[in-house]
Amino acid sequence: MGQMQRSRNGRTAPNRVGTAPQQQARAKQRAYCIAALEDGDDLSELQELLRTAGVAVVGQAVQHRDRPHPNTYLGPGKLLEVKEAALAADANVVAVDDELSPRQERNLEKELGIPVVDRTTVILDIFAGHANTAEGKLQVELAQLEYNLARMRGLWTHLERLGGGIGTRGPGESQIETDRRLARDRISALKRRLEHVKGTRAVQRAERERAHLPQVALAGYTNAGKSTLLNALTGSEVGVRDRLFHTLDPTTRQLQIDGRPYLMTDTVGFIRKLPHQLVDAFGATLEETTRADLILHVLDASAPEEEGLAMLRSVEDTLEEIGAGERPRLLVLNKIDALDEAGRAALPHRHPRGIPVSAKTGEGLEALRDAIELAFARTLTSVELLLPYSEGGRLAELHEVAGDLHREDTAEGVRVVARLPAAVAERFARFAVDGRPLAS
Ligand SMILES: Nc1nc2c(ncn2[C@@H]2O[C@H](COP(=O)(O)OP(=O)(O)OP(=O)(O)O)[C@@H](O)[C@H]2O)c(=O)[nH]1
Ligand SMILES: [Mg+2]
Repeated sequence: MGQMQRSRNGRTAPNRVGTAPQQQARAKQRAYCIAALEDGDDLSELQELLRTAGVAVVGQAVQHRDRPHPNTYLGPGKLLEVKEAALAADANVVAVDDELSPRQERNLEKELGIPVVDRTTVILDIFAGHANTAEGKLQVELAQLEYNLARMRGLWTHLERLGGGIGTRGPGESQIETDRRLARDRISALKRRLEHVKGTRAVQRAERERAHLPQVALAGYTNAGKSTLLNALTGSEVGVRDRLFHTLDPTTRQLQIDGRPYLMTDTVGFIRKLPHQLVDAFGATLEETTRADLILHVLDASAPEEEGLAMLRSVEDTLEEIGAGERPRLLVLNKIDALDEAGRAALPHRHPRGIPVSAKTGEGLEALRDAIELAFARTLTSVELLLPYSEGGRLAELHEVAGDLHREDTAEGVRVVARLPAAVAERFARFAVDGRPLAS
């Protein structure tokens, strides 16, 4: 995992250069965490983010206030306290639980005398470390560039390498202007490449849609257990880990319920205060969610009630933001194996329509399968078809999409009674016994 590093000109970038273990231990970042919080909130999530980013937490300070101080994030008295405590704890970076304005960041660094990273930088750094595919890397780089450009920061070394050299700087341009111009050029190039990826993805989706398999997407807070659930339902082995933002790239697997195939997609998790640059940059990826016929919202039901509600709300808000707010959805209450009896008893009151499961032990998965089936059953149409023997290919196709179907060989052809997704029924309409699909 790349550590966040500040280079001489004060910018932040993941360190991907291998270092000797001892060196790494010495270079390890020790963060002092600060937050302006509303009552009830705490710093545990920022600490978890830092842990995931490979940064040690050596202390923390919280100031309860309605909103962060516009100039220095925390008030002047608290800042003095933080400065001393961070020094005493031998911290070499201060981590802030919010996205800072450029002004807040500058002032904080000046007041505290040590580098400051904000929540957005930490999240972007984790994404940069976890991106595996070409698309994921493009998306993260775009988000990082846009974030830094908006803050008039300098650029990363690789950009300087790309654009560096004699003659790249126009007459009279200052370094920052050159940097910004390079960043804009790079952003345009990244956007073009992502447009291309989006096109490819649209073609793949069109192919899947032609197959008319119902599409189910998993959505939820990071670490809720989406990938574990995909594995449990589809028997696949998508990577699972107890760290935040483990999954970045969408993965689609086939799921069978009662012999009927569905496609299930696992994708990037959400988090409170998700940097909007990431939401924008991951547009193509998130389309898998916005286009799904059904969304399974996976919630970690073992989290404390307040925290669970906050996670639930932030996922709903993000779904809204990406344009999936109106999609049909089921609420899946995961990790019930980690609840005691009282916790389990409380679930139906907290989430009356939630479906309790454990992706780990398999408990509740049958009921979840039934709920998925039921959600789609409403969209199915009953048909009675007569397929001539010459249409063997069509029959095979029907078997693929229809799950259980009733067939009978007659003199004229195969008589089939089945329940089909409306779009499929439409395609088979000319074989309908009475010339049109039956009403269900
Ligand atoms: N106790 C318990 N732990 C679970 C369950 N499901 C998942 N976990 C654990 O929760 C952690 C996160 O699981 P993932 O499946 O990676 O979660 P995710 O939602 O895909 O996370 P991201 O990809 O980071 O968004 C792992 O340590 C899992 O083993 C469950 O039903 N019970
Ligand atoms: Mg995952």
